[in-house]
Formats: sequence, structure tokens, C-alpha cells
Amino acid sequence: MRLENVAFRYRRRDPWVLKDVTLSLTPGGITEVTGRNGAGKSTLLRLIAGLRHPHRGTIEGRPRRVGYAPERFPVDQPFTVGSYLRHMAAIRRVPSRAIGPWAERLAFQHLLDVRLPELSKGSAQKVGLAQALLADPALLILDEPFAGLDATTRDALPALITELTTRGTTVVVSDHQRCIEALPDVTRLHVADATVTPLTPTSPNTRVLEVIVREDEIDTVETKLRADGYDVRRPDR
Ligand SMILES: Nc1ncnc2c1ncn2[C@@H]1O[C@H](COP(=O)(O)OP(=O)(O)OP(=O)(O)O)[C@@H](O)[C@H]1O
Repeated sequence: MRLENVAFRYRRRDPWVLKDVTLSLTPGGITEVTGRNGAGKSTLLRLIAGLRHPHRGTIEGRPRRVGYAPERFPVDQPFTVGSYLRHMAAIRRVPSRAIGPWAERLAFQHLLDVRLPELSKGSAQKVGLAQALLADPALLILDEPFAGLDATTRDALPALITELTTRGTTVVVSDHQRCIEALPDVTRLHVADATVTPLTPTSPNTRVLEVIVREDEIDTVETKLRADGYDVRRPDR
């Protein structure tokens, strides 16, 4: 799948959120999208998913089966978890028996009769993930999938992502918490100043800066730097 000179803004007189974006997604690869708050990561993901259309440029080669889990699952819907997922399965022409295994794997099978507005943030996130995974997508787009998840599910998600890519699924993730950092062969794209730049330790325009911090500050400093869009590595991880 390829984006060629893509430009997008939400309203006609608004500044461009993205401009001249050209990139290719490796089939069966994992792409992580980084950037500071408001840089345009979710917008890029929506364009890749086909939920928004570029004002300029082209997007070609999008697979037919796309799964998209938004940053915030819209809980403001008058359904139970089970009826919502059955509805999503029907729209995607997937048998509703596909729901059970995902509910079990993401540990929310006890919530199938709970109404969406009554879900906790993390449980809603899991339902959002399940609806994205239901149709066995060839392209899976996850916008901050780790936010609010319990530790067990958070730890299980990278393995799940790897499993999908080994079956050929192309995965695009925006992940402030850097939970997929440890996975091998992750392509990194950095969104800043309305452009998207591939980020690798060997990029000619990047350098490594060592920062010495007190042990009790390490998590806070790491979170701050990541929120500012920096690529942070912890040697102890
Ligand atoms: N539906 C919308 N209508 C108008 N402007 C929007 C809309 N969604 C996002 N924007 C604007 O587009 C820009 C990029 O937003 P986007 O949500 O893509 O950033 P982000 O990098 O995902 O941010 P965060 O890390 O906070 O989730 C911001 O200036 C935001 O205010």
C-alpha cells in the first residue's frame, strides 16, 4: 500500500495537518507511528484506514479487509457488547461465532451482556480491538491500542500483533507507551510539522543523545520525552 504526495486538512481554511506525505507500507510488516500530541498521527491512521480521504495525492493498494481500532472507542451507543459485536460481524459478513474466541483472548467474555456506556475505559478499548480483529483484516490499524489496558492484556498484545503479521497482516500502530518497542523489525514513522519521516537509528538526520536521570525520575522523563515525539530507548529493557 502506498501514499503518494498526500495532503489533508479537516476544513478548507485550516492549516494542513499533513502535506506531501509519501510512504509505503510493507505487506506483513509492523509500522509504528510516533509524534507529539496533535502532530497528526490519528489523522494519518484514518487516511490509511480509508476513513478520511486526502485532499491531494493518492492512496493506492489498500487491502479490502481493513480493521481499525480508534484511540477512543465510541461507547455512546445503546447496545450491549455482544449485540454490538454481532452487528459488526454481520456488517463484515463474519459468522458471530468469531466473537467468542476474541472475547476470551482479550479477557472480556464476562462483559458480553454489559451495555457499552457502562464499560470501563480499558474494557471499551478491548471491545474496540475485538471489532477491528473480527474480520481477519489484511490491514490492521491500531490507534493507541495499549491505553487503559490491564497489564495482562497489554503484555499479550505485542505477541498477538506478531502472530497476525506472520499470517501476512500489515499492522500500523500509534503507540505513545511504546509497548511494541521490543518487537523486531518495526518500521518507525515520525509525524511532525505536517510531514512524515521514516525514523531509524541510522537516519542521517538523527543523532543519539544520552541523558542521565535519577532512578526515581526515569519513568517521568521517559514519558515526557515520548510525549514530545522523541524516540527513547532504555538500555535496561
Ligand atoms: N475531527 C477533527 N476536526 C478538526 N480538526 C481535527 C479533527 N481531528 C483532529 N484535528 C486536528 O488535527 C490535528 C492533528 O490531530 P491528530 O488527532 O491527528 O493528532 P495526534 O498526533 O493523533 O494527537 P494525539 O497524540 O494527541 O492523539 C490537531 O491540530 C487536531 O486538533
